Amino acid sequence: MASHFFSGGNLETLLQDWARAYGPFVEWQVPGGPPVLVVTDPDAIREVYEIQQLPKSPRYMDLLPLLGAQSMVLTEGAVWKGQRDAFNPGFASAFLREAVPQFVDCTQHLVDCLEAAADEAEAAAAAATAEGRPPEAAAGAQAGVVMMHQLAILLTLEVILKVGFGEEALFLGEAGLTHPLYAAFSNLGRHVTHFLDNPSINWTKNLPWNKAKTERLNREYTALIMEILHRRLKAMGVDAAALGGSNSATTSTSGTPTSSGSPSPGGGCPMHAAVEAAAPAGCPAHAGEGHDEQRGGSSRGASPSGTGGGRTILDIAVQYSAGQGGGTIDVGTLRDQLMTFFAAGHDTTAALVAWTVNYLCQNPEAERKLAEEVASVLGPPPRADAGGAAAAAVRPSWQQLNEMRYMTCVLKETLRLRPPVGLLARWGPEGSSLRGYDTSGKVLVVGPYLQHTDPAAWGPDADQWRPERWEDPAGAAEGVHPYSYMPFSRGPRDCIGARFAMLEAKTILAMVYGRFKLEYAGRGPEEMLVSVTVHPKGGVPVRVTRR
Ligand code: HEM
Repeated sequence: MASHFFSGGNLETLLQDWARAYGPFVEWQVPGGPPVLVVTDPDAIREVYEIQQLPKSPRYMDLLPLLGAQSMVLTEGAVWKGQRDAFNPGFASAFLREAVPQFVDCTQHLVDCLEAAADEAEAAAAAATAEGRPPEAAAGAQAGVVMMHQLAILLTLEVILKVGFGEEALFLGEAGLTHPLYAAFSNLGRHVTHFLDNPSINWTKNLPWNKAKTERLNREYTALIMEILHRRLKAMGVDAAALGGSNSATTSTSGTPTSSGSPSPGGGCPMHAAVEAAAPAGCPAHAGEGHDEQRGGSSRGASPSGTGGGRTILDIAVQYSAGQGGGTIDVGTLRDQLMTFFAAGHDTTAALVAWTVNYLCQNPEAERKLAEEVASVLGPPPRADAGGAAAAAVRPSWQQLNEMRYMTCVLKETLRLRPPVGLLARWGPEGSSLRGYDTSGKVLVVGPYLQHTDPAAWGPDADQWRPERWEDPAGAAEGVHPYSYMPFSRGPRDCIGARFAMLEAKTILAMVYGRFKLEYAGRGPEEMLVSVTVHPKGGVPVRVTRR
């Protein structure tokens, strides 16, 4: 097993090898931890998710400091159901349609960064020509190169803050990485994932100095989240005290969330949970440049109505609660969902965008097809006028994004081969069993990555990125078992943000590929870096030019 990791493998590929070698049920005794059952039979997975509805693995509790004790990722039973009911309307199409202008406003910040990079690339090429060198000589340098994954992380954070909570924060561009909220979140995330990613030292998280650090970082981060929450509630004219519950600027960093039927914390499952935290440090815009000076970020609350802000997911949940006679969600519950959406709502989508850009760089024909589709729906790329005035902004609408069918195929295919959440884990309560296997006290591991790369489901080209498989009505993709394709999981505890994520990714791709060409500028190929989510290890450096 160790040799697998030393030769560049990761847990996802190790389990993939085992499933192919040993079949759909693989038992594994992890040293020092509970036994693990890796399940790849789609019907058995359906049973786990829809019929038995097993609770989440105790290992998810490692994320508690980052998500909050009342996070809907962690709660179970009736408490979870109440939370999900309150927040579902904020993730439904009816609201997302209304939120498209906010997705577009944020994505314009990314477009501005890419414009600056394209200027830089053009200036370098012009200088090379003036010096009698071929323009391609500039290509060897870092001019016009941006780290796509990092930019996507910053953008998706902006989007969830704005659409989720009405907060306008500029993480991209000049404000960047020193924004207090970004810094507090990253510090806590790095600390928490350090233990999560290293099963052999996981137990050290409970040493007094590590616990004290977790509590301090949690306090700093939660205080900022509470400020956002109070700002928004005030803008809505809602009295926080009247909502009841914990009004505290801290959330418990240990213990069990309120639940019914939740497993007790503990155990040592080496699996990954559903959300990612820390973003790697680095310049938000330019690869290879040292922009490490301190820059203060800016942040302000948006108005609760009107084009400056519009309704938010938070508003809708509070209104839902009021409609139920009030009292279904208190301040502590709201605070922990804010923390949850902030964490779960960005890194997954950022990984999707970054992997998609990576695949498009490697597949020029698909990139051409995508750019043509964008141009056919939005019109040709806008140009700066002769006087040098900037090109007009392009603002895709809900309707136009829906028309981009090939783009949907591209995203689905990326989610197939690089599902941002590669492995999920459930817990078998005492007395439970599955297809003749005793599952009591075991962690059941289910892997979107394992399901999506199985040649038995996807055919001999299962390992190839081929968006066309989703286009062809007779193609393999349409006939597959639902549990052979589950990037957002399935069943009642599937991803609440699936539509949000797809809409966000489509907005980004439409605005980027409608205007720019991106050419891979790294050493490649991008390897999978498995933390809580599956990242492109090299960060997808791309050189930006205009179409
Ligand atoms: C490409 C982007 C995304 C992917 C691939 C993804 C994937 C997933 C998966 C696989 C789960 C199930 C986890 C498990 O059962 O262990 C999940 C749950 C969840 N996701 Fe996402 N997610 C994405 C984006 C988002 C966004 C944008 C949000 C919120 C803004 C979000 C919020 C959540 C929440 C709250 C849960 C827990 C739901 C529950 O237990 O009821 N996700 N996600």
